[in-house]
Amino acid sequence: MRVQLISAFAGAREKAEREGQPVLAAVSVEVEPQTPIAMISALPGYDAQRFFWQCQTDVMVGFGATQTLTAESGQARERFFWCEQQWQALRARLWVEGPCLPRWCGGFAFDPEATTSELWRHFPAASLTLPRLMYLSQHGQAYLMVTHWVAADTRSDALACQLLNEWSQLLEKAEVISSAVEASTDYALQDCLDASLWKDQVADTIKAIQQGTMHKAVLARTVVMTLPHSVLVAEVLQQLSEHYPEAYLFAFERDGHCFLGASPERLVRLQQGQLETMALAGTMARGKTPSEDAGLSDQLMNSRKDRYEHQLVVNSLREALSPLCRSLTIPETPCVYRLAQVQHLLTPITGELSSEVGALSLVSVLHPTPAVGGLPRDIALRHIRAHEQMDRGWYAGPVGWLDSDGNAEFAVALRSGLLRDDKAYLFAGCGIVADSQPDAEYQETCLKLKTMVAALSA
Ligand SMILES: C=C(O[C@H]1C=CC=C(C(=O)O)[C@@H]1O)C(=O)O
Repeated sequence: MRVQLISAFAGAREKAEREGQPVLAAVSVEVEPQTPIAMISALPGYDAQRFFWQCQTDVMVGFGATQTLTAESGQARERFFWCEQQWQALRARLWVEGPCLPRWCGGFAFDPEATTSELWRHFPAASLTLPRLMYLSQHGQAYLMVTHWVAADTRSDALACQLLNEWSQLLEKAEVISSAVEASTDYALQDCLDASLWKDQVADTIKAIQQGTMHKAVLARTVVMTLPHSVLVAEVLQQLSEHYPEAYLFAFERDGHCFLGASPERLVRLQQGQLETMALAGTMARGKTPSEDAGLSDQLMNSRKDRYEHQLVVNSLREALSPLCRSLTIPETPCVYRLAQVQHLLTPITGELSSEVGALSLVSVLHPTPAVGGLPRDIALRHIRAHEQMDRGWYAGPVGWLDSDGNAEFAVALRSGLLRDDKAYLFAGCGIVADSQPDAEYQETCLKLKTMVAALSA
């Protein structure tokens, strides 16, 4: 491994010499498979940034930040183009060796035009980071990816030793997290906005929809969970991974604040021009017995309100994607997607991108879908800004990764929370349409919040 790194850095140094400027070396090597959640338990606070991502195809655990594509604030669409420009500029300066491509990992705020609060100070409008060390597991193979700026005078052997040293320390300190046997009740939960006031907002939104201002708006709320001790990110991820094996598990830690969750919703997966996305909207509780569960699924499939709420998302995705795709496959009827706490209507969507549309441009076209914003988008966003009384930050924004070839995967950051010491700020929302009922919508957010409450209290 040491020899491979030294030789790769030597190659990068030659390029730096030729070009008269430092190059961004990204070197991957095959390693022994590790327990990813155990790795995140090692070196808390490493270089102020840690990152975790797990989905059905791959797992990534990142430490530190060699380079970040960022936008502090700005217009909703602009920040994606800013990041895309920075990404293009950095591509020209890359030196890639090994079987994997470097990945920028991070996320975007839900709405950079909304008022922001201190709560999200470490999570800007856009931030995609190239980790200094990253463990990547894909199709049963495990890799270490290291990235570093290399100049004409960089000593390849010293750099390789330093990075390998950091990797060994990580492995030494990784601790396998055991599952909790019993859930604790030793916590306090508090609505940030009184339940009756939130329901009033929902009622106002229903009225605005009935008056024809818009078709749908998603309203969210925040609860604060106070625990008897500081929360350990690895323990929460362990719980989420046991109960939501099919979800996107994500964690972004910045200066001790960690945004994490288990989202059921894919925003986009892009692999060599093949696109996969989904419409996910319409929610029902899970039953306590198989027959009650099946009854609730039928109820969901036959609910006019939920089918309409769902169809608005399908229509909007079709409209957004049709001009960009050579082919687009959208099933006529949704299916029911069951999660531990709730079940949703889901329509999987696949397509082939027709032109040179970059992954971030695609994200900018899709986000926010009416599953988290509303319809028409701009009117719904204005309504949310004026009525919601919370700072969504990265909640309901795109989170994921983008590689140097433009392949990418982004989820919508739902079923999530922001951890700060002994407090967890948890978020959930629901789609409001003309037939919605404030009490039922409140109950639906309670069910969605249970994802994180259960993981934190285990
Ligand atoms: C906005 C959320 O869920 C969205 C995704 C699935 C179902 C939803 C619904 O039925 O309202 C929401 O559109 C959330 O979990 O906070």
